[in-house]
Amino acid sequence: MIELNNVKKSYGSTKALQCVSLTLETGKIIGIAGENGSGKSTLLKSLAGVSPIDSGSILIDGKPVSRKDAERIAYLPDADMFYPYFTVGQMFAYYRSQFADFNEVKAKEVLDFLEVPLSSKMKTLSKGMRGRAKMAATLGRESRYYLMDEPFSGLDPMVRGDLVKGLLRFTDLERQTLILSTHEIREVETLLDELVLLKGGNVLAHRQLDDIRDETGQDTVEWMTKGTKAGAAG
Ligand SMILES: Nc1ncnc2c1ncn2[C@@H]1O[C@H](COP(=O)(O)OP(=O)(O)OP(=O)(O)O)[C@@H](O)[C@H]1O
Repeated sequence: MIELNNVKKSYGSTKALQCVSLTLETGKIIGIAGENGSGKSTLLKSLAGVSPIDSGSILIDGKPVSRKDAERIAYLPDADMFYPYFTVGQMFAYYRSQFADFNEVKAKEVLDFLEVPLSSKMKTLSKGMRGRAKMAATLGRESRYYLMDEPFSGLDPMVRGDLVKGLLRFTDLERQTLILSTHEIREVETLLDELVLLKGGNVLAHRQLDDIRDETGQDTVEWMTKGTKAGAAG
């Protein structure tokens, strides 16, 4: 379980997270949505322990998050963080050297499923193929938590569809939790159990997808759009 209590994080005078309190249960697929600049990436970086918070607390399975948590949380950043001249195989070797939980057999299985050759160089891959390779590396880790920042960004709907299938096939929700930020809510709403909607560094709403449909009679995108405009999603 992930628990955030009164989490604040600023960059200079910009308040990226104003006062965030959230409880995220394990075994769920959770979407983080919100307008540009609403704090999605900052929230994921804080959860992954790669960006320290200013105040408040983040507990993962009861333990405060720190930089060391890169070892227990599989974080897929928005930006490319690989040497461009690496092949996919070399990227996997790098993962193996960095993360004790990296299961290369599983990573290769995901790569095969997503139809990316192991010998291809990262810099020569298209954005979509690079996105698949990065996802294979992330899902290759046997972590309890996968945090993915905009894994579908800039990809065409066919590629998005393949990645969604990969996520479902290679995440074991008996023991793992998947948290992903996205602008492409329509493509992933069938995948999500819960949605956290951010605005201006605050949590505007945190709802089960089923409740949104049943209680409001709206689809998720409609609910989000109205909620963001009104400042409080109902
Ligand atoms: N390293 C940084 N230095 C200064 N300001 C930053 C930095 N990172 C983020 N910010 C600011 O913090 C706020 C939240 O940014 P963040 O990237 O978390 O939002 P986001 O919801 O992920 O946005 P997007 O959808 O555009 O990716 C924004 O105002 C952004 O400009």
